[in-house]
Amino acid sequence: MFSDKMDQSTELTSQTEIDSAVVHSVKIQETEDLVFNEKHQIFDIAPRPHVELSGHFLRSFAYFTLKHRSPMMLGEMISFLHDYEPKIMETFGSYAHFDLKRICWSLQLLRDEVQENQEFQLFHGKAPDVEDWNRFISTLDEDRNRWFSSVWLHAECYMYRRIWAIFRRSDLLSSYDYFSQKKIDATTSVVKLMRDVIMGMRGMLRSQEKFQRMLKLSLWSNRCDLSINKQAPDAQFLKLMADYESDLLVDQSADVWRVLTEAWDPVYVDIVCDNAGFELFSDLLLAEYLIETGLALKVRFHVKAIPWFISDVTKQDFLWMLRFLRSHKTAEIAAFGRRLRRYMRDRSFVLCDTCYFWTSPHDCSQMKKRLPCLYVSLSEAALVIFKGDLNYRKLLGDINWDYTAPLIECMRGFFPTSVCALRTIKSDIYCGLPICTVEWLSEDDPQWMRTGKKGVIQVAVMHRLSGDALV
Ligand SMILES: O=P(O)(O)OC[C@H]1O[C@](O)(CO)[C@@H](O)[C@@H]1O
Repeated sequence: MFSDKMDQSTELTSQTEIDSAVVHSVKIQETEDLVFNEKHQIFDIAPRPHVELSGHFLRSFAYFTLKHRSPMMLGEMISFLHDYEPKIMETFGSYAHFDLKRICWSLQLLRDEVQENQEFQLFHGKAPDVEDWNRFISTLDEDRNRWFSSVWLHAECYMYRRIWAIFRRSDLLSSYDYFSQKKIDATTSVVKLMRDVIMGMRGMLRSQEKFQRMLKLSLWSNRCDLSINKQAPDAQFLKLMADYESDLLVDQSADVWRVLTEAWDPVYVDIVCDNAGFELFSDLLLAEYLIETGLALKVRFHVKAIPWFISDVTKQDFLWMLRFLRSHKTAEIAAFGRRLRRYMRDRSFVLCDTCYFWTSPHDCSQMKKRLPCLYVSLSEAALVIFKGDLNYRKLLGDINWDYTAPLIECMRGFFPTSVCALRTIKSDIYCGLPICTVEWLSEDDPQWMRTGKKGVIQVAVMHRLSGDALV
């Protein structure tokens, strides 16, 4: 009895001790954060109107990303490489062990750089984009060349470019796509859903309603990426699409239909791809529909030149997906894959040449100056579809626009042709929304813009006077 009481009181004491230790360490962390914020001029405010997003603003997703998400992603990468080492050594030989050791160490240093808000460093080596990146970094003002003080888009792109640089320095793993296994797993886990979607969408005739349905499939597939929403799409995705309608904040899909049906021949549609896996699958399905119904003569796909934001499609992923589909044991998937091969062979589908603009720090308003040939090439299309959140930020230049400002205005001169954005919202940057939308959504859930639940289909229409490309 006596010892029971003693046990209880010891337990209580130790629990109280634990509690106070926790409170103490939280306080230390808070103090450290305050000192850090003061030193690096991080203000406890939301992003100011009309300025670029950045880690300067404590009440922003940019700050949250740089403070928590980016270091966590780098940490997860290190653990993944540790766990996956035996498999990597199987493929690249046992010496890969030493490369991996150095890589993990460099990733750890990169993580420290972010957490300490160090200055951006120049790149070395002979990669085709080194000069452009270095010119960009060297011309940044002193108050814009660190992780938390730079434009958020620059800092995030810089991080993925640095990761690539770390691997490129390796002897054995210089061409290894460190995200590929995640992308493959994400694809193979949705095979059943892919079959259901093929069956549900197959043979859809040319009509405005069916086209809008296809466009929405492509939109909602953007909910799944591997950096924010790691969950696989719902098995009932097709059925649930009717419910998703209430999450669609802007629906200009009827205008997109008009752009295509009123376009001059030959009609090209360009898709600036976002994520591999279910999203790429849905984009291929949309592209097939465009070709089969004669809405387009050609669909051209733009992909990333290097592993990017974990799940973005690279050339390797695109070709892997085509092989995966056509060699699948499920008859419907294999048949879809064979149709895609036919489109690739007769050039109805074109995988565009590797282009480093999409993985550069530049936003789209600078394309005409930086890469005029890409701008001219886009202008040959009747429509270019930008998929996803990151591409949307690239269109808007990461500027905190009034959320009702028209898309065309926010693109600041980038207007090679009609531009359509299919974006599920995963960050605090918007345009073209109906009045009161943001206030009304934030009242219910202040974090709504980080979830990818809400979506927009927006289009800036170019009225061409003739079939000639206007540049
Ligand atoms: O795949 P998407 O739609 O571009 O979105 C993912 C990305 O969105 C962002 O959260 C915000 O743009 C990135 O940080 C993130 O990795």
